[in-house]
Amino acid sequence: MTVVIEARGLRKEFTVRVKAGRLRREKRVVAAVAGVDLRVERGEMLGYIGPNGAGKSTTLKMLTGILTPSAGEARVCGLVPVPQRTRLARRIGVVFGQRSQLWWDLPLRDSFDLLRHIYRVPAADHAARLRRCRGLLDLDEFMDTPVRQLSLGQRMRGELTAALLHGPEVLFLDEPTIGLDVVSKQAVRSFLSDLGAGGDVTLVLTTHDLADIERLCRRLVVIDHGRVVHDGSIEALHARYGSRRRVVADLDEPVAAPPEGAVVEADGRRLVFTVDGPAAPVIARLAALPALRDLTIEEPDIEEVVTRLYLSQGAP
Ligand SMILES: Nc1ncnc2c1ncn2[C@@H]1O[C@H](COP(=O)(O)OP(=O)(O)OP(=O)(O)O)[C@@H](O)[C@H]1O
Repeated sequence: MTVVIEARGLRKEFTVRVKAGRLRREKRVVAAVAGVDLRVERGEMLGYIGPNGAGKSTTLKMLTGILTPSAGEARVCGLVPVPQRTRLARRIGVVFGQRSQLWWDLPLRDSFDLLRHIYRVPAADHAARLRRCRGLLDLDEFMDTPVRQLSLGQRMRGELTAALLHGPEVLFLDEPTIGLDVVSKQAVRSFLSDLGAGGDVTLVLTTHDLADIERLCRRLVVIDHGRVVHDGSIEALHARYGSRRRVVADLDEPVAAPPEGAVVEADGRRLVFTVDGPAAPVIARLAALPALRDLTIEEPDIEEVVTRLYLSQGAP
Protein backbone atom coordinates (compact mmCIF):
# COMPACT_ATOMS: atom_id res chain seq x y z
CA MET A 1 0.00 0.00 0.00
CA THR A 2 1.24 3.49 -0.82
CA VAL A 3 1.25 6.01 1.98
CA VAL A 4 0.13 9.37 0.57
CA ILE A 5 -0.04 11.40 3.77
CA GLU A 6 2.41 11.04 6.58
CA ALA A 7 2.71 13.33 9.59
CA ARG A 8 4.93 12.85 12.60
CA GLY A 9 4.74 15.01 15.69
CA LEU A 10 3.01 17.75 13.69
CA ARG A 11 2.62 20.85 15.81
CA LYS A 12 1.44 24.40 15.30
CA GLU A 13 1.68 27.10 17.90
CA PHE A 14 0.09 30.52 17.72
CA THR A 15 0.96 33.49 19.84
CA VAL A 16 -2.19 35.09 21.14
CA ARG A 17 -2.83 38.06 23.40
CA VAL A 18 -4.89 37.23 26.43
CA LYS A 19 -6.35 39.45 29.12
CA ALA A 20 -4.24 39.51 32.27
CA GLY A 21 -5.93 41.82 34.74
CA ARG A 22 -8.23 44.74 33.99
CA LEU A 23 -6.10 46.59 31.48
CA ARG A 24 -3.13 44.41 30.86
CA ARG A 25 -2.83 41.92 28.06
CA GLU A 26 -0.05 39.43 27.82
CA LYS A 27 1.24 37.19 25.07
CA ARG A 28 0.66 33.51 25.39
CA VAL A 29 1.66 30.64 23.14
CA VAL A 30 -1.12 28.16 22.41
CA ALA A 31 -0.70 24.87 20.62
CA ALA A 32 -3.52 24.57 18.07
CA VAL A 33 -2.05 21.24 16.94
CA ALA A 34 -0.01 19.55 19.63
CA GLY A 35 1.81 16.64 18.02
CA VAL A 36 -0.29 14.80 15.47
CA ASP A 37 0.86 11.51 13.94
CA LEU A 38 -1.01 10.40 10.86
CA ARG A 39 -0.56 7.87 8.05
CA VAL A 40 -3.08 7.75 5.26
CA GLU A 41 -2.89 5.25 2.44
CA ARG A 42 -3.89 5.76 -1.17
CA GLY A 43 -7.63 5.45 -1.69
CA GLU A 44 -8.58 5.86 1.96
CA MET A 45 -11.54 8.03 2.90
CA LEU A 46 -10.62 9.54 6.22
CA GLY A 47 -12.92 11.51 8.48
CA TYR A 48 -10.93 14.04 10.53
CA ILE A 49 -13.24 15.33 13.21
CA GLY A 50 -13.16 17.11 16.55
CA PRO A 51 -14.99 19.79 18.51
CA ASN A 52 -14.73 23.50 17.65
CA GLY A 53 -11.18 24.73 18.00
CA ALA A 54 -9.73 21.21 18.15
CA GLY A 55 -7.15 21.94 15.45
CA LYS A 56 -8.69 20.35 12.36
CA SER A 57 -8.38 23.28 9.97
CA THR A 58 -4.91 24.06 11.26
CA THR A 59 -3.82 20.48 10.51
CA LEU A 60 -5.29 20.68 7.02
CA LYS A 61 -3.57 24.01 6.42
CA MET A 62 -0.22 22.47 7.35
CA LEU A 63 -0.81 19.44 5.15
CA THR A 64 -1.75 21.60 2.18
CA GLY A 65 1.20 23.97 2.55
CA ILE A 66 -0.73 27.02 3.73
CA LEU A 67 0.81 27.06 7.22
CA THR A 68 4.34 26.20 8.30
CA PRO A 69 4.44 23.72 11.19
CA SER A 70 6.12 24.87 14.40
CA ALA A 71 7.53 21.36 14.85
CA GLY A 72 7.24 17.88 13.43
CA GLU A 73 7.14 16.86 9.82
CA ALA A 74 4.66 16.10 7.11
CA ARG A 75 4.77 14.62 3.65
CA VAL A 76 1.89 14.61 1.23
CA CYS A 77 2.35 12.71 -2.04
CA GLY A 78 6.00 12.43 -1.05
CA LEU A 79 6.38 16.23 -0.91
CA VAL A 80 7.03 18.53 2.03
CA PRO A 81 3.99 20.82 1.92
CA VAL A 82 5.35 24.34 2.47
CA PRO A 83 8.68 24.32 0.58
CA GLN A 84 7.21 22.22 -2.23
CA ARG A 85 3.85 23.93 -2.23
CA THR A 86 3.67 24.64 -5.96
CA ARG A 87 4.42 21.05 -6.92
CA LEU A 88 2.04 19.85 -4.25
CA ALA A 89 -0.76 22.07 -5.56
CA ARG A 90 -0.79 20.03 -8.78
CA ARG A 91 -1.20 16.79 -6.85
CA ILE A 92 -3.91 17.79 -4.35
CA GLY A 93 -7.32 19.41 -4.42
CA VAL A 94 -8.61 21.56 -1.60
CA VAL A 95 -12.14 22.62 -0.72
CA PHE A 96 -12.58 24.90 2.25
CA GLY A 97 -16.35 25.21 2.68
CA GLN A 98 -16.08 28.74 4.02
CA ARG A 99 -13.80 30.06 1.28
CA SER A 100 -13.94 30.07 -2.49
CA GLN A 101 -11.34 29.25 -5.11
CA LEU A 102 -13.60 30.50 -7.88
CA TRP A 103 -13.58 33.91 -9.54
CA TRP A 104 -16.46 35.82 -8.02
CA ASP A 105 -17.44 37.85 -11.10
CA LEU A 106 -16.88 35.19 -13.73
CA PRO A 107 -19.33 32.54 -14.88
CA LEU A 108 -18.51 29.14 -13.48
CA ARG A 109 -17.50 27.94 -16.94
CA ASP A 110 -14.79 30.63 -17.18
CA SER A 111 -13.43 29.80 -13.72
CA PHE A 112 -13.04 26.19 -14.82
CA ASP A 113 -11.30 27.32 -17.99
CA LEU A 114 -8.89 29.53 -16.08
CA LEU A 115 -8.04 26.64 -13.77
CA ARG A 116 -7.21 24.52 -16.79
CA HIS A 117 -4.63 27.08 -17.86
CA ILE A 118 -3.25 27.61 -14.35
CA TYR A 119 -2.72 23.89 -13.83
CA ARG A 120 -1.80 23.31 -17.48
CA VAL A 121 -4.22 20.44 -17.79
CA PRO A 122 -4.37 18.81 -21.25
CA ALA A 123 -7.64 19.88 -22.92
CA ALA A 124 -8.94 16.32 -23.37
CA ASP A 125 -8.37 15.40 -19.69
CA HIS A 126 -9.98 18.63 -18.56
CA ALA A 127 -13.00 18.08 -20.80
CA ALA A 128 -13.45 14.49 -19.61
CA ARG A 129 -13.29 15.44 -15.92
CA LEU A 130 -15.60 18.39 -16.41
CA ARG A 131 -18.09 16.20 -18.27
CA ARG A 132 -18.12 13.75 -15.37
CA CYS A 133 -18.61 16.49 -12.76
CA ARG A 134 -21.32 18.18 -14.83
CA GLY A 135 -23.21 14.92 -14.96
CA LEU A 136 -22.78 13.85 -11.37
CA LEU A 137 -23.19 17.28 -9.80
CA ASP A 138 -25.85 18.67 -12.13
CA LEU A 139 -23.90 21.78 -13.06
CA ASP A 140 -25.46 22.49 -16.43
CA GLU A 141 -28.18 24.81 -15.20
CA PHE A 142 -25.69 27.32 -13.78
CA MET A 143 -22.50 26.89 -15.83
CA ASP A 144 -22.99 30.39 -17.28
CA THR A 145 -23.96 32.09 -14.02
CA PRO A 146 -21.42 34.37 -12.31
CA VAL A 147 -20.20 32.75 -9.12
CA ARG A 148 -21.47 35.59 -6.95
CA GLN A 149 -25.03 34.79 -8.07
CA LEU A 150 -24.84 31.10 -7.20
CA SER A 151 -26.61 29.65 -4.19
CA LEU A 152 -24.39 28.06 -1.56
CA GLY A 153 -25.26 24.56 -2.75
CA GLN A 154 -24.55 25.44 -6.38
CA ARG A 155 -21.28 27.09 -5.42
CA MET A 156 -20.15 24.06 -3.41
CA ARG A 157 -20.75 21.85 -6.43
CA GLY A 158 -18.65 24.29 -8.42
CA GLU A 159 -15.92 24.25 -5.75
CA LEU A 160 -15.75 20.46 -5.81
CA THR A 161 -15.45 20.48 -9.57
CA ALA A 162 -12.76 23.17 -9.45
CA ALA A 163 -10.77 21.09 -6.96
CA LEU A 164 -10.88 18.03 -9.20
CA LEU A 165 -10.25 19.34 -12.70
CA HIS A 166 -6.48 18.86 -12.50
CA GLY A 167 -6.92 15.21 -11.41
CA PRO A 168 -5.58 15.42 -7.83
CA GLU A 169 -4.43 12.34 -5.95
CA VAL A 170 -5.59 13.68 -2.60
CA LEU A 171 -8.64 15.78 -1.91
CA PHE A 172 -8.81 17.78 1.32
CA LEU A 173 -12.33 18.84 2.21
CA ASP A 174 -12.96 21.19 5.10
CA GLU A 175 -16.67 21.16 5.90
CA PRO A 176 -17.85 20.64 2.32
CA THR A 177 -21.52 20.27 3.30
CA ILE A 178 -21.76 23.21 5.70
CA GLY A 179 -24.98 25.15 5.22
CA LEU A 180 -26.30 22.92 2.43
CA ASP A 181 -29.92 21.76 2.28
CA VAL A 182 -30.63 18.04 2.46
CA VAL A 183 -30.83 17.60 -1.29
CA SER A 184 -27.51 19.35 -1.97
CA LYS A 185 -25.91 17.45 0.89
CA GLN A 186 -27.01 14.18 -0.63
CA ALA A 187 -25.71 15.25 -4.05
CA VAL A 188 -22.30 16.15 -2.60
CA ARG A 189 -22.11 12.98 -0.50
CA SER A 190 -23.05 10.70 -3.34
CA PHE A 191 -20.53 12.43 -5.60
CA LEU A 192 -17.77 11.99 -3.01
CA SER A 193 -18.80 8.41 -2.41
CA ASP A 194 -18.49 7.69 -6.16
CA LEU A 195 -15.15 9.42 -6.23
CA GLY A 196 -13.85 7.42 -3.28
CA ALA A 197 -15.19 4.14 -4.66
CA GLY A 198 -12.77 4.43 -7.59
CA GLY A 199 -9.91 3.94 -5.09
CA ASP A 200 -7.55 6.36 -6.88
CA VAL A 201 -8.35 9.51 -4.96
CA THR A 202 -7.63 9.78 -1.24
CA LEU A 203 -10.14 11.87 0.68
CA VAL A 204 -9.58 13.71 3.94
CA LEU A 205 -12.79 15.18 5.21
CA THR A 206 -13.42 17.43 8.20
CA THR A 207 -17.01 18.05 9.13
CA HIS A 208 -19.34 18.58 12.05
CA ASP A 209 -22.02 16.66 10.19
CA LEU A 210 -21.47 13.12 11.34
CA ALA A 211 -23.84 11.81 8.69
CA ASP A 212 -21.11 12.79 6.17
CA ILE A 213 -18.69 10.60 8.07
CA GLU A 214 -21.10 7.68 8.37
CA ARG A 215 -21.85 7.81 4.70
CA LEU A 216 -18.31 8.27 3.45
CA CYS A 217 -15.56 7.29 5.84
CA ARG A 218 -14.49 3.93 7.11
CA ARG A 219 -11.71 5.43 9.18
CA LEU A 220 -12.19 8.16 11.71
CA VAL A 221 -9.48 10.27 13.31
CA VAL A 222 -10.75 12.37 16.19
CA ILE A 223 -8.67 15.22 17.54
CA ASP A 224 -9.22 17.28 20.61
CA HIS A 225 -7.03 20.05 22.00
CA GLY A 226 -4.67 19.41 19.09
CA ARG A 227 -4.12 15.71 19.87
CA VAL A 228 -5.40 12.54 18.28
CA VAL A 229 -7.81 10.87 20.71
CA HIS A 230 -9.14 8.16 18.38
CA ASP A 231 -7.82 6.62 15.19
CA GLY A 232 -9.84 3.70 13.87
CA SER A 233 -13.17 2.65 12.50
CA ILE A 234 -16.55 3.96 13.63
CA GLU A 235 -17.25 0.42 14.86
CA ALA A 236 -14.11 0.55 17.01
CA LEU A 237 -15.37 3.78 18.55
CA HIS A 238 -18.72 2.15 19.31
CA ALA A 239 -16.90 -0.84 20.80
CA ARG A 240 -14.79 1.48 22.96
CA TYR A 241 -17.90 3.04 24.45
CA GLY A 242 -19.91 -0.16 24.50
CA SER A 243 -22.63 1.19 22.23
CA ARG A 244 -24.70 -1.60 20.73
CA ARG A 245 -27.48 -2.14 18.26
CA ARG A 246 -31.00 -2.29 19.65
CA VAL A 247 -33.81 -4.50 18.47
CA VAL A 248 -37.17 -2.98 19.35
CA ALA A 249 -40.40 -4.98 19.22
CA ASP A 250 -43.77 -3.22 19.46
CA LEU A 251 -46.63 -5.43 20.57
CA ASP A 252 -50.40 -5.23 20.28
CA GLU A 253 -50.72 -6.30 23.91
CA PRO A 254 -48.29 -6.97 26.76
CA VAL A 255 -46.86 -10.48 26.98
CA ALA A 256 -47.24 -12.34 30.26
CA ALA A 257 -43.65 -13.60 30.32
CA PRO A 258 -41.25 -11.33 28.38
CA PRO A 259 -38.35 -13.17 26.67
CA GLU A 260 -35.12 -13.31 28.64
CA GLY A 261 -32.87 -10.27 28.18
CA ALA A 262 -35.69 -7.90 27.20
CA VAL A 263 -36.17 -4.48 28.71
CA VAL A 264 -39.91 -3.89 28.93
CA GLU A 265 -41.23 -0.41 28.12
CA ALA A 266 -44.49 1.34 27.17
CA ASP A 267 -46.71 -0.52 29.65
CA GLY A 268 -45.43 -3.85 28.50
CA ARG A 269 -46.15 -3.13 24.83
CA ARG A 270 -42.53 -2.62 23.85
CA LEU A 271 -39.59 -4.98 24.27
CA VAL A 272 -36.05 -3.69 23.77
CA PHE A 273 -32.97 -5.86 23.33
CA THR A 274 -29.39 -4.74 23.00
CA VAL A 275 -27.36 -7.02 20.76
CA ASP A 276 -23.62 -7.47 20.41
CA GLY A 277 -23.39 -9.76 17.42
CA PRO A 278 -25.90 -10.73 14.72
CA ALA A 279 -29.48 -9.67 15.45
CA ALA A 280 -31.05 -12.71 13.69
CA PRO A 281 -31.46 -14.97 16.78
CA VAL A 282 -33.27 -12.21 18.71
CA ILE A 283 -35.43 -11.40 15.69
CA ALA A 284 -36.36 -15.08 15.29
CA ARG A 285 -37.48 -15.27 18.91
CA LEU A 286 -39.54 -12.10 18.58
CA ALA A 287 -41.11 -13.20 15.30
CA ALA A 288 -42.64 -16.12 17.19
CA LEU A 289 -44.65 -13.81 19.46
CA PRO A 290 -48.31 -13.72 18.33
CA ALA A 291 -48.72 -10.12 19.60
CA LEU A 292 -45.85 -8.74 17.51
CA ARG A 293 -46.90 -5.63 15.56
CA ASP A 294 -43.62 -4.08 14.45
CA LEU A 295 -39.90 -4.74 14.65
CA THR A 296 -37.11 -2.21 14.26
CA ILE A 297 -33.34 -2.46 14.43
CA GLU A 298 -31.64 0.71 15.68
CA GLU A 299 -27.98 1.15 14.81
CA PRO A 300 -25.79 2.72 17.49
CA ASP A 301 -25.95 6.47 17.23
CA ILE A 302 -22.71 8.08 16.00
CA GLU A 303 -23.69 11.49 17.45
CA GLU A 304 -24.05 9.96 20.86
CA VAL A 305 -20.76 8.10 20.84
CA VAL A 306 -18.83 11.08 19.48
CA THR A 307 -20.42 13.35 22.12
CA ARG A 308 -19.26 10.92 24.79
CA LEU A 309 -15.77 10.95 23.35
CA TYR A 310 -15.63 14.78 23.24
CA LEU A 311 -16.97 15.07 26.79
CA SER A 312 -14.52 12.49 28.09
CA GLN A 313 -11.57 14.59 26.95
CA GLY A 314 -12.34 17.55 29.24
CA ALA A 315 -9.97 20.52 29.52
CA PRO A 316 -6.39 20.44 28.19
N1 LIG B 1 -4.21 32.42 13.03
C1 LIG B 1 -4.48 32.06 14.29
N2 LIG B 1 -4.01 32.78 15.33
C2 LIG B 1 -4.25 32.43 16.61
N3 LIG B 1 -4.95 31.34 16.96
C3 LIG B 1 -5.44 30.56 15.98
C4 LIG B 1 -5.24 30.89 14.59
N4 LIG B 1 -5.83 29.93 13.83
C5 LIG B 1 -6.39 29.07 14.71
N5 LIG B 1 -6.15 29.44 15.98
C6 LIG B 1 -6.59 28.74 17.19
O1 LIG B 1 -6.17 27.41 17.09
C7 LIG B 1 -7.16 26.53 17.61
C8 LIG B 1 -7.53 25.51 16.54
O2 LIG B 1 -8.20 26.19 15.48
P1 LIG B 1 -8.73 25.41 14.19
O3 LIG B 1 -9.32 26.43 13.28
O4 LIG B 1 -7.68 24.52 13.66
O5 LIG B 1 -9.89 24.53 14.84
P2 LIG B 1 -10.99 23.61 14.15
O6 LIG B 1 -10.86 22.26 14.78
O7 LIG B 1 -10.88 23.67 12.67
O8 LIG B 1 -12.29 24.31 14.67
P3 LIG B 1 -13.77 24.55 14.03
O9 LIG B 1 -14.46 23.23 14.10
O10 LIG B 1 -14.37 25.53 14.96
O11 LIG B 1 -13.58 25.05 12.63
C9 LIG B 1 -8.31 27.40 18.07
O12 LIG B 1 -8.17 27.60 19.45
C10 LIG B 1 -8.10 28.69 17.31
O13 LIG B 1 -8.57 29.79 18.05
